[in-house]
Amino acid sequence: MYKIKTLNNISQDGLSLLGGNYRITEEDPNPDAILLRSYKMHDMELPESVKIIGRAGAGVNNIPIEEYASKGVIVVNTPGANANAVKELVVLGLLLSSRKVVQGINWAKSAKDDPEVAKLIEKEKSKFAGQELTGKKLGVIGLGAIGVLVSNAGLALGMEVYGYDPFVSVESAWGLSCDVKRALSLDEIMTDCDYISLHVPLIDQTKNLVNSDRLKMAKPGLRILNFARGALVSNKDIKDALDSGKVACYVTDFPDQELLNMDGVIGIPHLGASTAESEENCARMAVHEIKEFLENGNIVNSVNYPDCYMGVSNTQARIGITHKNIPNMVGQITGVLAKDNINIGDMLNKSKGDFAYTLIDVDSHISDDLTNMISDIDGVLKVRVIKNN
Ligand SMILES: NC(=O)c1ccc[n+]([C@@H]2O[C@H](COP(=O)([O-])OP(=O)(O)OC[C@H]3O[C@@H](n4cnc5c(N)ncnc54)[C@H](O)[C@@H]3O)[C@@H](O)[C@H]2O)c1
Ligand SMILES: O=C(O)CC[C@@H](O)C(=O)O
Repeated sequence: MYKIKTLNNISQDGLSLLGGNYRITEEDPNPDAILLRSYKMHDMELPESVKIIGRAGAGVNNIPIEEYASKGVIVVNTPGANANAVKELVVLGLLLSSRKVVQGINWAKSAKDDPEVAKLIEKEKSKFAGQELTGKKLGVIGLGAIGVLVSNAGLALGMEVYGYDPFVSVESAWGLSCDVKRALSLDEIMTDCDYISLHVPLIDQTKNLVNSDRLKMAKPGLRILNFARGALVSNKDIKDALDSGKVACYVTDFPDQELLNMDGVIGIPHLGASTAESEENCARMAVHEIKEFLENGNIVNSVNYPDCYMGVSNTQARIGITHKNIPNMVGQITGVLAKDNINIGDMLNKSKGDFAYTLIDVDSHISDDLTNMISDIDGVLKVRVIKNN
C-alpha cells in the first residue's frame, strides 16, 4: 500500500485514478509521495520516506527543487494541463485592461439605490469609455504551453502579435501560428507593444523582469498582464509607471496589499488555473506521473531529474537509483551487480544537470545486502527496489 500526502485540495476526479493500492492522507508522517498545488514547501521538513513530489500545476517556485534533487527526490509537474484555463483568463485580462468594465460595474453597483439610476447610467457612461484590441500590438513573453495559446488567441482577436522566448521548444514552435512575429529581444517587445503578457517561470533570471529601465522604453498607455508570477514585475516600478501614465493598467493574478492599493491595478486572486477542467487535468496528470514512478520507476515530466521510461518490467526485479551526475557511477553500480553474478536484462541511465537516474531490470532477486552495497556507493542518493520476485 502506497501513502500519498496531499498539501492542497486536489480534484477528486484525479485522486480516484490512484486505485485501491493507495491511501490518501493529510497527516501521515511517512508518505511515499506528496501531491500539491501552490502550497509553499520551502520551510517544510521533508520526510525521508518521500520518493516523489507531484505538483498539480506548472510553476514550481513553491518547491525547493534543487534541494530535493540533492536528496534523490523526484519533482514532477503537469506541463500544459492548465494552459487553456490560463489563456481564457488572459483573454479576459486583455478586455478588462481595455474597457473600464470593472470600474463601470463598481460604479453602477454604488448607484443601485438611486431611483434615477437608469438615467444616471446613460449620463455617466462616458467616464468608462475604453479602447479596442483589434489592430493593437500584443507582446507575449515566454512561448511555452500558455504563451503559445495566448499568442494564437491574440491573433484571433485581430491583434498584431510578437513573441519573445530565446529558449522556445520545438513543440511550442509547432503550436505557434506562423503569423506570430518573432521579437529578438525583450526591449523590442517593451518598446513596440501596446499590451504585454508574461508567461515565463519565476527563476533568478526572470525576477523583476519588468522594471523601471524596461518601463522607460514603453509607449504611454501600455497594458501589462501578469498571469505568471508576482515577482516578475517590480511593485515599486509599476507604481511609478502607473502614476506617470506610462502604464494604463496592470492586471495581475498575484496581487498583494501594496498592489491592491494602487489605482490602475486589477487584482485577481490567483484564479488562472481555477476551473474544474484544469484542476481535473492537472490532478490526473500528476497522479499518473506518481503512479508511474512508484509502481514502475519511470520518470515522467520531472523538473529536477531526467525523464526515463522503460515501461513495465518483465524481468524478475527492477531497481531505480537516483545519483549524482559524476563519472563512473554506472560502472560502480553494474560492478556491484556483476560481483553477485546478476545479469542485466535492460538498463537506462540519463542525466539532467548535476543529477542522474539509473533504472535497471535484472534476471534475479535483489537481496538487501546488494541494495545496501549500491546505497553505499559515493554519489548514490536513493536506491529503490521497485519489483523483486
Ligand atoms: N496564474 C496561474 O494560475 C498559472 C497557471 C499556470 C502557470 N502559471 C505560471 O505561468 C508560467 C508559465 O507556464 P507554462 O505552462 O506556459 O510554462 P512552460 O514551461 O510551458 O513555458 C514557459 C516558457 O518560458 C520560457 N522562458 C524561460 N525563461 C525565459 C526568459 N528569460 N525569457 C523568455 N522566455 C523564457 C521557456 O522557454 C518556456 O517556453 C509558469 O511557470 C507559472 O509560473 C500560472
Ligand atoms: O494550483 C493552482 O491553483 C495554481 C497553479 C498555477 O499557478 C501554476 O503554476 O500551475
